[in-house]
Amino acid sequence: MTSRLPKPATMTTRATRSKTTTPADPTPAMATRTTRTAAMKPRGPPAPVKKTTTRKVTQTATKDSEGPSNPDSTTTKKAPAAASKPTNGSQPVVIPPDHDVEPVKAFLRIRPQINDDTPSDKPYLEQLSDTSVRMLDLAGPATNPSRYRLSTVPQTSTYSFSHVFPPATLQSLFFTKTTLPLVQDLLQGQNALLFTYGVTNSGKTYTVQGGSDPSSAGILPRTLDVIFNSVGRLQSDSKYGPVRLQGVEAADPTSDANKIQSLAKLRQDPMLAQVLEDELEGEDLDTAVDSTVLRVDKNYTYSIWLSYAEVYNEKVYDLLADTSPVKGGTKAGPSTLLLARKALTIKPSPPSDWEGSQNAGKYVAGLRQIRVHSAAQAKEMLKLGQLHRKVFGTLANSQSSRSHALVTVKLLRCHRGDYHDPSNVQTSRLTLVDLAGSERTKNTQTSGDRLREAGSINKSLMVLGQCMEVMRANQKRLAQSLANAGRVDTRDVKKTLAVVPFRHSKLTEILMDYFVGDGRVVMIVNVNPYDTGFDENSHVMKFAALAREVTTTRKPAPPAKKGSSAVTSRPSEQYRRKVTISMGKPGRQSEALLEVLEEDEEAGDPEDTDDDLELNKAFVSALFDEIDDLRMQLFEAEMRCAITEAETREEVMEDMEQRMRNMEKMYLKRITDEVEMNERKMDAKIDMLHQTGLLDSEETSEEEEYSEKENHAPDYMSQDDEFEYEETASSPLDGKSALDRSQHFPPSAKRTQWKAAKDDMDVTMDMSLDGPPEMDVDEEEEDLPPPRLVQQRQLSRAPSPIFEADVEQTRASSSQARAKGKAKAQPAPAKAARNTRSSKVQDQESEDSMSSDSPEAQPTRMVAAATKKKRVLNTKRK
Ligand SMILES: Nc1ncnc2c1ncn2[C@@H]1O[C@H](COP(=O)(O)OP(=O)(O)OP(=O)(O)O)[C@@H](O)[C@H]1O
Repeated sequence: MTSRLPKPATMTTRATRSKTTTPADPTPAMATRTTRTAAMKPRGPPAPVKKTTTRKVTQTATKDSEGPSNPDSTTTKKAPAAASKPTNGSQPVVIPPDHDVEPVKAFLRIRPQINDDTPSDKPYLEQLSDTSVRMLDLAGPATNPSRYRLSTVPQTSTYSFSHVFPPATLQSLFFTKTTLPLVQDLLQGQNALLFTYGVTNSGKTYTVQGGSDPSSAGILPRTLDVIFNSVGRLQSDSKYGPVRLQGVEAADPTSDANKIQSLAKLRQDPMLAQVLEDELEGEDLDTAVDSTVLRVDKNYTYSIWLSYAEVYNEKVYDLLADTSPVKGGTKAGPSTLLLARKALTIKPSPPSDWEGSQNAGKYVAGLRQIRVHSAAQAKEMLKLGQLHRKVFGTLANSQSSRSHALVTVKLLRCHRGDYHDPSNVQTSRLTLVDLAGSERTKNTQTSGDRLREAGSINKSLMVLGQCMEVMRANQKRLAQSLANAGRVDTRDVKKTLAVVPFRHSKLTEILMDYFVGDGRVVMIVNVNPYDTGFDENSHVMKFAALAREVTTTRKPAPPAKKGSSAVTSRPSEQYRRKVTISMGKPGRQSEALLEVLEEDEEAGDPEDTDDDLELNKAFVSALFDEIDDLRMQLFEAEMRCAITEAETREEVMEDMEQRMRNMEKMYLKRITDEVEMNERKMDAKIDMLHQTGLLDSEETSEEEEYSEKENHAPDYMSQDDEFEYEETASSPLDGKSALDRSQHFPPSAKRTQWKAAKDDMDVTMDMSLDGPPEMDVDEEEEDLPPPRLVQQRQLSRAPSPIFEADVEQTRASSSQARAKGKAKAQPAPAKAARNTRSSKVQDQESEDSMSSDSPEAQPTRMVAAATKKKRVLNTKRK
């Protein structure tokens, strides 16, 4: 009965009723009833959910994400009041729609201490509030100090969750708080995922499937109850069924998928009955354990489909597939059981299925999706699947689930007005996952097959964690770019986001569409505080904190497109794997030889052939487009490089040319300076010779004689003389008048003195080039020309003091030469001998003459010094 109250659209009224309970579940199970105004009643197809531009702030590990406005928190606070108002009858419940973008919800469930537990004095988990717990390692540093030196796990940590359920929490309450909103989503055409996470023996399977008692039924049977309670008579006899992830095709009620193997059939098999007897004992599948009814849109008709898959050792199996026991006649002997099952492949959903939706997911090809008409039938299917799970994967370790079990409930709803149009059929899914225990290999002390199991489990859980981590980082970056809108282009940021490694494990591949924004995600963390695995539980807590920082998007499932119903079978590559496992309870164990048929990834399921081909074509053409695009980018990059190189070369060339021009200018100036200076030097020499009076007539005749001799290049002339000769012949005086030439060349008798004087002048000029001589220059004069120019100017104006000394000295020498000139010229050998006197002797003489203090010796001393210096310079030059 639904009562309509005149209340604001945003308000809901909540009423509860009690239900008969069993002793094992002392607190009454609840059926919640909520009425809403007519304005809130959904009519016709649901309007597409608006995308909000606001993003929720991501959560930190120790910060509670639920504010007072959070509907979940509100529900939590009102729970006791609701339980105190029992009502009769099952009434529709409307759960207020939540935000379309929200973080993954993480609920913590603390397992109670039970008899099987290894006794531990105190639990290491303490509940602080409805949303937070503290973990304290009781065996702290005092017991094992080295552990805390090496471990990254702190001794005490506080963790927060969307809600914390204490050990005494009833299954019914737990279901209402965690799963019921997801069932509501399913009925309204949205997708949802719930998974349990925790170490072995922490209560995951108990949470999902429940205990043996009906009142302790888990969230899975309760979900089925609520769905069928809510749909009621609105179930359709539609001829359409689900295919792949969210496609729809014409379903044949007599198809293989619907010819299901029943428990009754299994029971008829004596060998299986022997093994499974205990498992089938005391089951009452017909009784509904949860009578909650949710509001559904009555303009639609509904059909419910069930699939049950298992991920074991990184292979996906259909737990609802027919198993074919082969009895007798096998080499295995009469006590063995030969069962066959086939590993399934995961394929990308074809575009035709997710057209209109942003995200393409993946589906398990060949996984049976079986139409169920009642909760009892659905539960029987699940029981069958659980038996298969035990037989094939986990009876080897009967205490622990070594595989991930995924139950998917699909709801197809079709509007009554357009009953026969498959494009109007909407598909929504709810997947409940019971993950395998997250314990570490070192703690399980497993080997062989068990070690492989543990490796596969850890790999898939690790990849799940990595996916969460990457998604969180990507979402943070996107949120930042949105905050900086205007400065940063969000499209550019999207291109740089990291790839989420969903493909690295089968589990994440199957679930990826939920994480990329196709529905709400709820995580249930199970913890056993009496367990010894403190470290493992710490990791579980951290994982939950990480998951809560990831956001997902809820949106309505798009109308399905009609899938291809053409079936063309195609042979697939298969190979067999035989496994021997022991089954049964301790004391009653039996061996079973299992044979598993596995299919190669390339071999497609017949039903997907056409779509796969279409997908492949699209994919290949997309790849070609990308190659073209990349080629174009490469060409552009090469062109840019070539242009840059040409520009750089041109710049370098211009720079070099400029430098060369500068150097040319510099050297030209230097040469001009040199020529000018040489001219001045010559002028100074001529002046000097004029002053010394060496340019008289008799000397002229001697000079002529000398020049004649020189022209004949005398044999006895020393190298030095030759040098001087050449130097004179190429002097700037070439082309001067004979008189000038005669002035320039002294008589042979005075040649030595003249040469000394010339050397001295050269030295003087060299000195003038080397540095400024001591001259009377006003240093305070402004804008002084360079010292060298000053010196040159002065040289050109007046003979320097050194020149004057030279003149004096030359004069003295010439007078001596004149005196000697009267005598005969010295014989050639004597002259040669004189010329070849050792430089040491000459130096000695020079020093001797220099040591004399007489004024007459002064010019001689200077000439000697100049000669010595010239000789040194010549030596250096050589
Ligand atoms: N909330 C609970 N109340 C009572 N008993 C519980 C509860 N949770 C778990 N148990 C019991 O604890 C035991 C271990 O639970 P369960 O098998 O669900 O653990 P698990 O985490 O699924 O282990 P595994 O990963 O190895 O399958 C079971 O006997 C179960 O009945």
